[in-house]
Amino acid sequence: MAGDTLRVADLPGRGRALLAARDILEGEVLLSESPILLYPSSLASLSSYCSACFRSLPPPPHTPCPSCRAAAFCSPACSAASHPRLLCAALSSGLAAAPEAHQEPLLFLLSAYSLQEPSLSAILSLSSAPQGPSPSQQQDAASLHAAVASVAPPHMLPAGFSPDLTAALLSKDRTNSFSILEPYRPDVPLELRKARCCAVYPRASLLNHDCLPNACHFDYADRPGPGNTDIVVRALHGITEGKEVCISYFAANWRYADRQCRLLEDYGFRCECDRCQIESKWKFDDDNDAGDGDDTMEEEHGKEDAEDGGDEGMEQEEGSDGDEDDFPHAFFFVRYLCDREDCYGMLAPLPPLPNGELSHVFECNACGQLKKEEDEDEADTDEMNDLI
Ligand SMILES: C[S@@+](CC[C@H](N)C(=O)[O-])C[C@H]1O[C@@H](n2cnc3c(N)ncnc32)[C@H](O)[C@@H]1O
Repeated sequence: MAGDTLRVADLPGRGRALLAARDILEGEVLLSESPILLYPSSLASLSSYCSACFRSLPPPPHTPCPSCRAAAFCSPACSAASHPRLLCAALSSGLAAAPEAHQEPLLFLLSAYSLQEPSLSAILSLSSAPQGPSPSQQQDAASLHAAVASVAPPHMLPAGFSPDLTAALLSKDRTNSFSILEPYRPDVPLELRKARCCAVYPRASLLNHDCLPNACHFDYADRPGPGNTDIVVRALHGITEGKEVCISYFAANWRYADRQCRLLEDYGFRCECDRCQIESKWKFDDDNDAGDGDDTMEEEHGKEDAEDGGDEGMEQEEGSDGDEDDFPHAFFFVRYLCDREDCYGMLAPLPPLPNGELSHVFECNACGQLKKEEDEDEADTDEMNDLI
């Protein structure tokens, strides 16, 4: 799978995982694939993004969907490609009147139930959170199933349509969907950036999480040409054959408690990565903890620990014993976290040249800035301390 770069393995306590099938160079493209499912993230996004390709719509007048007239397309080709048929039918028959809390999951369900085989089975083959749905999620699933039945014409519903199938689909959405964000704007901090659409990818959905990931994903939604909603996963640094390839499921600057909470609630696991093992011993300043996951970290160690990070710290992250007094991830943040205010994207090197020469230019997966490696080498201790 994934060309010659990745292979699937079952890892104890982690389910399926993608491992490096050979030594991988920093910046290498590990995975590039199209979604099996793409759906609008909100009803509001329908007026800003093409319902087929999800590029930003040009200024009006737009080409409305001739059936529902609620969705719009950016070109005759997208109009011909159209959008999910059950979603289209539901938009004509009262989806907008559904309770607000139901609208987003309904957009997912109506799009998923519009899929043909084998795409529907591919979604169902993805993992769900191991602990199963909570009682409130079960209740939500039952009322969402009734809502689908009320807004979708019965003759268009697939043969297997049932409360159990609806619950199963919802559980796949929670743990496997990627958000494709609205275009970057310097005045909108990352936590306020909304998704234009959500996507489920067959192989990228096998990537497990690590709070110090060795890969990150890009999308280029407004890029012209085909494949604008493809996901591209690139290595942050060299990865030796057999190592697991992991991404971070959210911005890497989240603090320990918020990461643990999100991973447990939404993904059903307690993260025991190297970084979490170290940070579980840190003390945090609770007065500044807004609890919304977007604070930068505060750590009880001082500047000295940050200075000790550097390359050595990175080596520790990759396998040596480590020491609870060390701050092995200082170097990671300086090198791989975008330094634009409020961005918090990941900086990955551009792919190596065909002759294997490594790039010294890093690209941010959130704001898109390109940054020369030399700039980062100038990062001084003050900059490190801003991060901790
Ligand atoms: C997007 S899927 C990743 C692929 C999944 N392991 C599988 O078997 O299909 C997310 C799920 O993988 C598992 N997972 C991801 N990262 C993990 C980690 N660091 N430790 C334990 N489980 C993890 C959790 O069950 C999570 O809900």
